Amino acid sequence: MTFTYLTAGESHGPQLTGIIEGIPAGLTLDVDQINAALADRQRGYGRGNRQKIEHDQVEILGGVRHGVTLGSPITLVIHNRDHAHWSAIMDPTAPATPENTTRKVTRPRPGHADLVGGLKYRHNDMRNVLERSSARETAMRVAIGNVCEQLLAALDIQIVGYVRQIGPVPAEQPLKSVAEIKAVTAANDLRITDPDKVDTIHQLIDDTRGAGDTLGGLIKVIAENVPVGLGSYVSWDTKLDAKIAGAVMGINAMKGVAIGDGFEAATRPGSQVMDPIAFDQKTGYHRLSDHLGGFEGGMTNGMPLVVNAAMKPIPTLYKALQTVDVQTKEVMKANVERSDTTAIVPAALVVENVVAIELAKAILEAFEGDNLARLQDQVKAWRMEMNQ
Ligand SMILES: Cc1cc2nc3c(=O)[nH]c(=O)nc-3n(C[C@H](O)[C@H](O)[C@H](O)COP(=O)(O)O)c2cc1C
Ligand SMILES: C=C(O[C@@H]1CC(C(=O)O)=C[C@@H](OP(=O)(O)O)[C@H]1O)C(=O)O
Repeated sequence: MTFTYLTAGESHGPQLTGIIEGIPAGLTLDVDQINAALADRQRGYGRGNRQKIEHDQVEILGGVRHGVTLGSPITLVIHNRDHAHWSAIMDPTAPATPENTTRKVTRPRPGHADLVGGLKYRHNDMRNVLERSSARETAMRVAIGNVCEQLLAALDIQIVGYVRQIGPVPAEQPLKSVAEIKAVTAANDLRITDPDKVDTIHQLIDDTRGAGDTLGGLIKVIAENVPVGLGSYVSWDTKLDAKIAGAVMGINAMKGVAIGDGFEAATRPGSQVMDPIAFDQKTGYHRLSDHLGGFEGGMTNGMPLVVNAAMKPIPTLYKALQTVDVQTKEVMKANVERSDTTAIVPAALVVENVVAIELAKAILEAFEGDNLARLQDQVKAWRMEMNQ
């Protein structure tokens, strides 16, 4: 069974819906863990007031019985509490009237999907674009990603995402293990590994908000104990690093993805970039460093996967930039919707979850995945073979 997933739903519509196909039967799903991830996505300094309205909770409506997956498609729902304030404007079936189209958007925000989305789909009200282009949808990707993280955990694979830099301020301490990073980043509201930078960054975010401006930043995801040999070198579209890069770029506001030392590796000689190979009777092959972020030839090499992402600043500016009104073609200030000053903190979790989805997918492509116990046996046997 091929692993696939789909999400649907508008930001201020009634709900987000997700369907996942291909999760093995026999996985005990911890709903509290999904909800904890959803709560985690809502936290973070610099977010707007929408997060005070939402208390994201997942409802599982298919594919799971008595807490255990059935092997059939899994249906997930997250209700938008804010819909209560938008029920007429976002009514899926009531015909449009002057009363329920009052929040029409005609002044596209530079950097958001408004203008091109409106032109492409012939929407003269760009609310029809922003409702779906909104990163509200990433709540469902986190729910789906958490199901995948629970599958990965059943295969002893751990993953974490954190913030390396916010705007111009780096905030990274070199911590090695996923467990260590989780402990340090959970203890601050910026998901950073250098807690000494918290006050400086809070100030930066406050000042930026005060100036009507926004911030982006850098994110890193690390996955540990990933089996050797996921993905393949044989064709361009079988390379797992490429699939991960594509999935990360598919997250709202991402402008760059790099594996391991990434762009920086291009500046050093090969001797400082390639990871020397060693062998140990007990644990098999390993590398003496991890500059290449766990990938060679598009395949995992058993070292921790390291995926970096660059997020642009939030496009909606309270001090709005110039735009053109699509009705009058007059130069105006762009539309201002309620907005985050920075969303780098939730975005780190979104990137983590999207990488988890791609890893789960790669495993389910490599092994027969109808049943979890059988999958676990195959992965165990595979790991032994790769270590010989
Ligand atoms: C978690 C998260 C929250 C976001 N919040 C906002 C926001 O409040 N306002 C905004 O204009 N953009 C926000 N964005 C970014 C936009 O969704 C994104 O820039 C837009 O969809 C255009 O897509 P692109 O930046 O990938 O080109 C957010 C992105 C993420 C990942
Ligand atoms: C709703 C979420 O993020 C939203 C993403 C977003 C955008 O344009 O991407 C714009 C804002 O929407 P609103 O105007 O409703 O506040 C954010 O709050 C969320 O992350 O749950």
